[in-house]
Amino acid sequence: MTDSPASFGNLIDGKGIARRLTDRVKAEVEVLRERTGGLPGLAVVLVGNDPASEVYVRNKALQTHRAGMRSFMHMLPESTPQDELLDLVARLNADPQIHGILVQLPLPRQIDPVAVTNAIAPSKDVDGLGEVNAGRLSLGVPGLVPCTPLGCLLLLQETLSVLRGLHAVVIGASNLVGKPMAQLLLREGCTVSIGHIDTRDTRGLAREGDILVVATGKHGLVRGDWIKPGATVIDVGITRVPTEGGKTKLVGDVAFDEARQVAGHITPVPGGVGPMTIACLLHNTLQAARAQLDVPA
Ligand SMILES: Nc1nc(=O)c2c([nH]1)NC[C@@H]1CN(c3ccc(C(=O)N[C@@H](CCC(=O)O)C(=O)O)cc3)C=[N+]21
Repeated sequence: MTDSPASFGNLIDGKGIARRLTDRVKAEVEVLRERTGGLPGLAVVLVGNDPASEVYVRNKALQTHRAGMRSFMHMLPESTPQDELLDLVARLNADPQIHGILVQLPLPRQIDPVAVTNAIAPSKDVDGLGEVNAGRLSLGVPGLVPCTPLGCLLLLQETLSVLRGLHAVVIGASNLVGKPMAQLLLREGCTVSIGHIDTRDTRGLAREGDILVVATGKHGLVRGDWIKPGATVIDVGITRVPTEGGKTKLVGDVAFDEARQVAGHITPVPGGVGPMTIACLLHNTLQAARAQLDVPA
């Protein structure tokens, strides 16, 4: 197997691939502005003050500006009632300056995330988590695709020349990552297996994957001997853990030092899937703006 220019050693350079995607989006935003006079606008809503979420939300605003789009931030207190959040979503749905709406998850316990994601107009659902876009993905018709799995697919396409026919194993069956990831890989012609909390032999299943996507939120779950030699490993997990020096660092769901000895290609954490998630959010916002401004791609 040869290294693509997108990798160094066997590391997949998510940061670099994300930067190139963001640059392409920026160029296309400029074309859209020349043709229509309009700029894509993204609204990000954060309820409560989880410090990690605040970092992501700030990163998203920064990258949105880098791509030449408008960014609208809404920070609501932890105690916000569901009705108030639904009112805000309704105003954002009706606002012609806003083409994409993202409500950061998880939400405080008094708010039903399903009610909120389904309240977002499907044309503005840049997270792709509402029933309409999830249904479109499962039927294989065009729609807005969740950012993290879309980013993972782009990393796989940069790394492997052919996905068709490969056995892809997805560990984790969440609505946010695992299920849409499996749909995308199926659409690409992979044979797809999904491991989840009740799977009997997750290690044995993982070892069958030519492609292994891990999205469980359990840091260090996947050890070196869970990986088929030469497999392409995409680590979606991102957990902040304390170091011996009394600081903290980010780690994935894959025991990286072991896994990189066995894998053909592997994403690092940080610098792998995370930056791609944000780049895909910008990509989705551009798609949504084009559709709403009636400009074909
Ligand atoms: N509705 C919704 N949609 C989401 O897409 C969503 C969400 N809620 N809730 C939280 C998770 C988490 N998430 C990340 C995005 C970027 C990085 C990212 O850029 N990570 C950098 C490092 C960032 C750092 O240093 O803290 C990296 O991996 O290199 C991480 C995590 C999106 N999420």
